[in-house]
Amino acid sequence: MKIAVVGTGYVGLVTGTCFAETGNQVTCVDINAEKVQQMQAGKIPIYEPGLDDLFQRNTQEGRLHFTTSLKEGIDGAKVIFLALPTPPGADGSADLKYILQVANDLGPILSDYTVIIDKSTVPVGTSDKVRAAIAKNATVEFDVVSNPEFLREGVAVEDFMKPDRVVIGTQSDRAKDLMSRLYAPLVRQGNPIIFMDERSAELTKYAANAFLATKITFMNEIANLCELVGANVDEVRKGIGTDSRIGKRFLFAGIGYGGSCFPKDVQALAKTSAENDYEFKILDSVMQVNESQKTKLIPHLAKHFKGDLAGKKIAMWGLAFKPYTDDIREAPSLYNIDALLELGATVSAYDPEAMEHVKQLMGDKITFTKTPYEALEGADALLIVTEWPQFRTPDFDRMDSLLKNKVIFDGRNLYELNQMQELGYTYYSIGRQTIH
Ligand SMILES: NC(=O)c1ccc[n+]([C@@H]2O[C@H](COP(=O)([O-])OP(=O)(O)OC[C@H]3O[C@@H](n4cnc5c(N)ncnc54)[C@H](O)[C@@H]3O)[C@@H](O)[C@H]2O)c1
Ligand SMILES: O=c1ccn([C@@H]2O[C@H](COP(=O)(O)OP(=O)(O)O[C@H]3O[C@H](CO)[C@@H](O)[C@H](O)[C@H]3O)[C@@H](O)[C@H]2O)c(=O)[nH]1
Repeated sequence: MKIAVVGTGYVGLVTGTCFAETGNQVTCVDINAEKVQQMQAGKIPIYEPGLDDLFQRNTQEGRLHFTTSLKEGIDGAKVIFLALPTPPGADGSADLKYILQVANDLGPILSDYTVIIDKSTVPVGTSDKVRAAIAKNATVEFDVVSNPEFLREGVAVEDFMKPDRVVIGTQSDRAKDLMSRLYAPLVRQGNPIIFMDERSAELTKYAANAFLATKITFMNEIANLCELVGANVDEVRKGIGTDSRIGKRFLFAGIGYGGSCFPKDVQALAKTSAENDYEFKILDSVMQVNESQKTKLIPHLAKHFKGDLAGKKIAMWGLAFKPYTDDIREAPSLYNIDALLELGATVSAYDPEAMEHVKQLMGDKITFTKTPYEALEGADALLIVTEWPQFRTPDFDRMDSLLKNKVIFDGRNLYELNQMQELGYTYYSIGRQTIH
């Protein structure tokens, strides 16, 4: 099938590449000329494990193409995916300007029946707006389908190629048939395609993200309580996660959720609720708790250094909002850096993938090192923000020789308490007792 994908961020690039891998002819369209040139030259603009191999194979075998021209990109396409940004507007609602602009542009250039698919995360009612924008100038029949994307950064290829489910919102049999054929190779494991109406599909995406953000936030609050009552959140997690009604995943307490999706989607769902005169109280709490959770370790740091962080050098391990990505959107690291600099500390940071992005954002406000150990040289303490696997089993002897003080503030609970006790560290973590 001939497919167009408009927007080549995480979602667009993964969608385009994976559908090329399943044998389709895909053209990706982006207004960013530099990015398109880079992709035409065989360079992938994002770090995503496993994607580069697929990208290279499919470009070299002639199934994956790139252009800045919408008209050229959609030529002959039976389906057009819109994988465009929906950033928060000034009032917290999702800004639809990118989607509606492309919908307006599509109307006059559609030349045959086409299915236009909202792959972006969009508020309830967007498919109607997209339909109306296209219909203003369209001369052919078309359908607009809501097909939200559930991939996680870092495991995006696996999530896309073997989805738990595919949600498709449409009431058109013609569109259903095309979508079923397109997704057939990806749902062979027996995972379902779930058809529903457009509005339910749009809301399903927000409900999934808000539920997961709530699950994490609930555990963060349990962790905060654990610290006060002398319990251990990791034990509590195992204790409840083994109940299949609760499930083991997304129960890890830490220094808050970040990324390009949870923060903006929880906010947008709260906004949708408010616009419909419904006060979604849980969401307000989730946002509030997450806000303070992100810098939860800073007061411990300040207290440890007797209220005076001025001139203290803090080593930071991890900048990306989570491992296996270079994405720093809404990353807790950024909030911690701001808080530390505000208190007069200096920061030397290491991250295997995300340093370049933080450098672009912060310039020389902090220093970046080539290895995690270099960041520790002469540091007064280590703050762990992202759980990259290489931080899990470090060379503690080497760390001892580099750190000025044996103090670790661990926002991701990487180490066992008894291990830290034996090694003689002062060790602060999340939802567990502090080791002195
Ligand atoms: N990042 C994720 O993990 C993820 C997962 C599921 C859903 N989503 C949702 O998918 C959507 C896209 O997210 P993303 O992270 O891929 O976005 P992104 O910001 O990384 O990329 C968007 C791309 O669209 C391009 N673009 C903007 N206007 C354009 C236009 N008029 N024509 C062509 N291209 C244009 C930009 O240049 C950019 O390359 C959002 O709604 C997001 O909430 C994201
Ligand atoms: O037990 C957990 C699990 C995650 N997180 C944090 O939650 C955030 C989000 O993590 P994750 O969901 O793995 O990453 P994303 O790539 O942002 O993926 C989410 O957002 C995407 C965009 O909407 C959706 O497609 C995915 O299904 C949804 O998981 C990160 O800051 C994690 O550190 C925790 O603190 N504890």
